[in-house]
Amino acid sequence: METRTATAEPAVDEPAGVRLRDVRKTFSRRRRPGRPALDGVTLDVRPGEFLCLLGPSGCGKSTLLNIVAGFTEADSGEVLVGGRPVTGPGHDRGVLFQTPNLFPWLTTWQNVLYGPKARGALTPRVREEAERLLETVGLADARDAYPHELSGGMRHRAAFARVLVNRPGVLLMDEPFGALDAITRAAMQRFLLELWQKHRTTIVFVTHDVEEAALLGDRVCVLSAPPAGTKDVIDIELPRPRAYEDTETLAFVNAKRRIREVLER
Ligand SMILES: Nc1ncnc2c1ncn2[C@@H]1O[C@H](COP(=O)(O)OP(=O)(O)OP(=O)(O)O)[C@@H](O)[C@H]1O
Repeated sequence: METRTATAEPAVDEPAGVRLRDVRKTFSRRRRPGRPALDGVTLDVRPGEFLCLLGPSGCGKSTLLNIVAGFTEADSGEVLVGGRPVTGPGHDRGVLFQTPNLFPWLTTWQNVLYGPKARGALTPRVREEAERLLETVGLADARDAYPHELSGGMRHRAAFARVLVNRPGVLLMDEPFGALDAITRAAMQRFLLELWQKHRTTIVFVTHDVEEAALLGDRVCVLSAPPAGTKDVIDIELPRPRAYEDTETLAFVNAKRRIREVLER
């Protein structure tokens, strides 16, 4: 079972807000402009907020996340993180994908320290922080293990530590638990909520699962069918802490219904 409790001190700098104004993107196909992927997305993510991005398959959720991450450039519109325009990737934004992108030739400890080392920022303070983070994610005993020696959930937790060591103001997560079995997935959702309750970083979380969005999000931004625009942003007023067991309650079922209504309209 992959459950761990977050115990360490905050590991992120001030949470950053994300401001998107009329963001547009069309990918070209064989040098010809294709169909727009994003058709004017406007959204504000508040500092410290847990925002879920939900929409039909292919509507442009990953494209939007990649634009905020700085991996993809928008054609037009405004993209600000912490008030600064995004001009490329940066360690102020931690990105977690469905497959944890650990280097297979490095141990857990080396993977966690890779970012600070690569940019010449490997100070004693960072090492201490990395130690604390390994405790937080429950991998202190797996410090010298290689990724192939870790379970799926452990790899995800190592990827968390690897990203959090950079003290990102925003965590960008693209269906991170989509490939996990149901039990590990529920454990990772619980782990993520505990981590977020403690560290209060801003999280933008892409999912196509209504239940996951209602369980995790302060708000759920529903994107329209391709090309994506912002269809609606729904407040999820369920009390926290939330747990998977709450998903059967009437309040939770109503929250899911509200999301579904927006998705289907
Ligand atoms: N690098 C790329 N080159 C060309 N087209 C792309 C590229 N990336 C995405 N697209 C297109 O942009 C559209 C949106 O894709 P995107 O992956 O952002 O959607 P999504 O909502 O994340 O989908 P899913 O839920 O299925 O993962 C799709 O039509 C896709 O084919």
